[in-house]
Amino acid sequence: MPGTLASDYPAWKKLQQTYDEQHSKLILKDLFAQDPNRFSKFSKEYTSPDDPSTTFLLDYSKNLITEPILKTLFELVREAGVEQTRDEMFSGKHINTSEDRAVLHVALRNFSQWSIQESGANEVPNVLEHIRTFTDAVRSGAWKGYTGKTIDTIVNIGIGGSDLGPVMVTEALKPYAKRDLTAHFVSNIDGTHLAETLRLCNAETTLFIVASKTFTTQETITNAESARAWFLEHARDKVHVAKHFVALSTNTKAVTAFGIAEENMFQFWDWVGGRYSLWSAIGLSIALVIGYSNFEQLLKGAHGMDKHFRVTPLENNLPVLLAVIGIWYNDFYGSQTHALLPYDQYLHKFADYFQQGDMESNGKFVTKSGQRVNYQTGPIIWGAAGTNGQHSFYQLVHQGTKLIPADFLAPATTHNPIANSKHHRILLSNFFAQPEALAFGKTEEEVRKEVGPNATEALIKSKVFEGNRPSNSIIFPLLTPSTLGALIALYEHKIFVQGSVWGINSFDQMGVELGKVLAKAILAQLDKPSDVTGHDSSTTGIIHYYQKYRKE
Ligand SMILES: O=P(O)(O)OC[C@H]1O[C@@H](O)[C@H](O)[C@@H](O)[C@@H]1O
Repeated sequence: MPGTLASDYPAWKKLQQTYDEQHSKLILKDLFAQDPNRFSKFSKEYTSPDDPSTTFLLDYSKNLITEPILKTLFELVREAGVEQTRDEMFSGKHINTSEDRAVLHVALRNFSQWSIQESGANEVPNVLEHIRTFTDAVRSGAWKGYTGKTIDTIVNIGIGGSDLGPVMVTEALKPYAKRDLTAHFVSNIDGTHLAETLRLCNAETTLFIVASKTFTTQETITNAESARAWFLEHARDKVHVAKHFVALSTNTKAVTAFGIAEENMFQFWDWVGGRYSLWSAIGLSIALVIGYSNFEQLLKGAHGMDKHFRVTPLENNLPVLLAVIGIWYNDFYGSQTHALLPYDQYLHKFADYFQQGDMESNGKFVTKSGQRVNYQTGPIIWGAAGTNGQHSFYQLVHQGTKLIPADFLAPATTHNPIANSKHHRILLSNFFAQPEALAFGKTEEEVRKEVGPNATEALIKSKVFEGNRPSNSIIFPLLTPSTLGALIALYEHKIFVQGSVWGINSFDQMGVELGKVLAKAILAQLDKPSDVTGHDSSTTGIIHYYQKYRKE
């Protein structure tokens, strides 16, 4: 309940006691040996309520859990009032209390016409229609550049939520892409990012999409201004900007002041959080790349998961399951991180995307009512596409001293069945093998048999895998727009449930502000050493070093 620390709930105390008494006995090898039905008990198939082809299996049996532990975790969710907060989110209540805003990314994909009482929620279809007509015009070639040529390159200029979602999804759904339309994404203020991108662009055939919810973000506005200056060096006349620059924003005033016509602005609303915005106008680059109907499929896939999350009892509710299992490791086992490991090259940006999604949402030490928590909140999210990770950091995951819960994700079928799907079978054999190796390891006895009598004790010890390292496996038939939508929404709602249990506001991001303010002050002091005032000796020292060596 709001105003309560999670550690005060009776279920939390019960979980702590359970952990203290049982964790040394929670051995996956034994748990599987004791219960031949463990897989069927602890796995669930999701099928979209709207579309039977959007389906996946979540296997959570390789976790350090038992039925009574799960039951207590669900009690915790109930005691924390998560179901009530969930319903409040869907109804449009201002659950982002620090900013007094609703949290309505679900309204961006509301194909069920749920009634949502919030200004702007009924305007979503108009914006989708705007996206549809514009993407159709660009993709068909009807939209012309200033010399009458069709657009063959788009450059999305945005950062954070105005970049990561479009990047991740356009990479993930490349098989659906219009291959003669090249998409670039410029985010970093480092001029290198823009300069290297512009080298690949022809001003006559490039469309710039300036994506910024606030339209005040320093990186995006600076990059957009430099892109416009580059464009005008070629086009010469400002009137041509209208054909080559569009904006995705909530800030009409700033967009028009930048010189982008209002009809080339795609609107969204303050109740769309940046890291939940790929479903909004921020998804324009996605729609341009994969086409509007595929973009709609993505939204529909997410909406199916919204329906599931909204009505399914906690015990069968997949976002809730992922959330409570995560809480068990994060708060009782003391795990600091959570790895996302997609065995699908197309998902190579998935972990990057949810780094912002999860860490900006749940990286908070103060509850909604202002108390300092006395437990861990959001985990560090990281990961890479398999099998690359196996040849770098998996060593630590298998034999290091840390417990690293991980989610493995893979498609049963590949979009690229080259060499008669030989590649895919090898990929999937690794996807199956890694969770098995993590869970069951290799005993000293097994190693001894393998190495023979002459091996040293040290060598034998170095080859032991303790096992008992937990993971979830998610497998789906094929990475389609709709399946991707469902998977993203699955993780969005997982983050929501965890944040609600911890009592924090998952929808503001106060923690990114201080650095921005300090950088602004420092920017004004960079010219002369005598201007550098008001800092500690370390900050002053490194700025002075920069001033000694800078050339420009
Ligand atoms: O879309 P905007 O307003 O330019 O913001 C971009 C990003 O700006 C960052 O400062 C925020 O932490 C992110 O949440 C946000 O996505």
